[in-house]
Amino acid sequence: MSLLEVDGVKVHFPVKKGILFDRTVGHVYAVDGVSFQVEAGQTYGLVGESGCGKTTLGRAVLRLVDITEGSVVLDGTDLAKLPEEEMRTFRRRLQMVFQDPLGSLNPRQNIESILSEGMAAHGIGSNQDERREKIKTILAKVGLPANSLARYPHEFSGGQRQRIGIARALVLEPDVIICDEPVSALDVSIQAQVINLLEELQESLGLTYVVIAHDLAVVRHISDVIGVMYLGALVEEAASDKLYEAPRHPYTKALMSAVPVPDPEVEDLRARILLTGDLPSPANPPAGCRFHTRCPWKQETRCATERPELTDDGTGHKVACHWTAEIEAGTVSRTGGEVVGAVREELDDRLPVEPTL
Ligand SMILES: Nc1ncnc2c1ncn2[C@@H]1O[C@H](COP(=O)(O)OP(=O)(O)OP(=O)(O)O)[C@@H](O)[C@H]1O
Repeated sequence: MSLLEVDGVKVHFPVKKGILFDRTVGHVYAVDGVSFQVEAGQTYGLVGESGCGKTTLGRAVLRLVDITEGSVVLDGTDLAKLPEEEMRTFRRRLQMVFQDPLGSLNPRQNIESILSEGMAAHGIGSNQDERREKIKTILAKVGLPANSLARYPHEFSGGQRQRIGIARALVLEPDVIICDEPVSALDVSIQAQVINLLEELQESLGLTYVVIAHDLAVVRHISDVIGVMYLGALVEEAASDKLYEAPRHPYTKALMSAVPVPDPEVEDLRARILLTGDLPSPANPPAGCRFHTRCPWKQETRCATERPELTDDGTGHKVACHWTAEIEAGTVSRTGGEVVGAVREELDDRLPVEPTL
């Protein structure tokens, strides 16, 4: 049994209309049947474009949004079914680190007050002196000076504020931390420091992470397994290195090719070739394969009507696509339609993966 098991989770938000907002006229299918497992001490990376449902899925794991269907099992207990009273204990074991450290820290509270609030609520430390001592230890672990206690969030840099956000999670002694875009608000030079810190803390404290990001490059190093999400569902899942070196789903290949290279011309071409069209609305997702409206491999009838399952190739590499296996086996060939030969050659030279469009 894995420490965290997410099984068939759906989060559908009702769309309300009418003067009293009492009429449900549809649903936003933000998360629509997601399953994954995270082993104790490991990191699961969740990647996808903005709006694909990553944050909602993270919030569903913490039960901060209602789960429409499915289960979230932490250490053998199904959180989706737990009465609110009992959920309190589990809330401490599951913590979240947010994207925007400033927005998630109360500007009027000093660091001691911010960090001790949750501790007091969960009965950690019998008095403030005890809590202060523990906070000092944690501050040292996240690389902040002890004199930070009496200071306020605005007195710190972005990277330091993210360290405070991490410390706020750590003082509660969690088992699992969900890091939602933990570095995307930070300068590139600071991003690596925060990722390294998360890795060090994982090693020394035995933490388990779910790291949510729109950028595959950010989660590549820290993750053991990566799941790629598109419009509320996983389209591919594999060990981090495998996914990065040999992505199988056309959407993952497109995400990979969006990893920046210092040539604006190539980047522009990639964007146009590999991901055409906008992300459809999760309130009105396409029938069949949700990616078919933007997919260079699509075949109208099957892809537009039949939803592909996330299928294991026998090595733990899972992909949800009707054609990947056939294309890889050479029994089906697909051309990219808009892919111009010359551009492909250029991309082949520069991409870390060969686009087999
Ligand atoms: N409370 C809500 N009510 C209705 N729709 C919602 C609610 N929360 C999120 N959504 C919608 O669900 C979809 C998924 O949103 P979500 O924030 O989970 O995506 P995301 O991948 O995390 O994107 P981002 O990186 O921009 O946060 C979006 O279309 C969003 O507008």
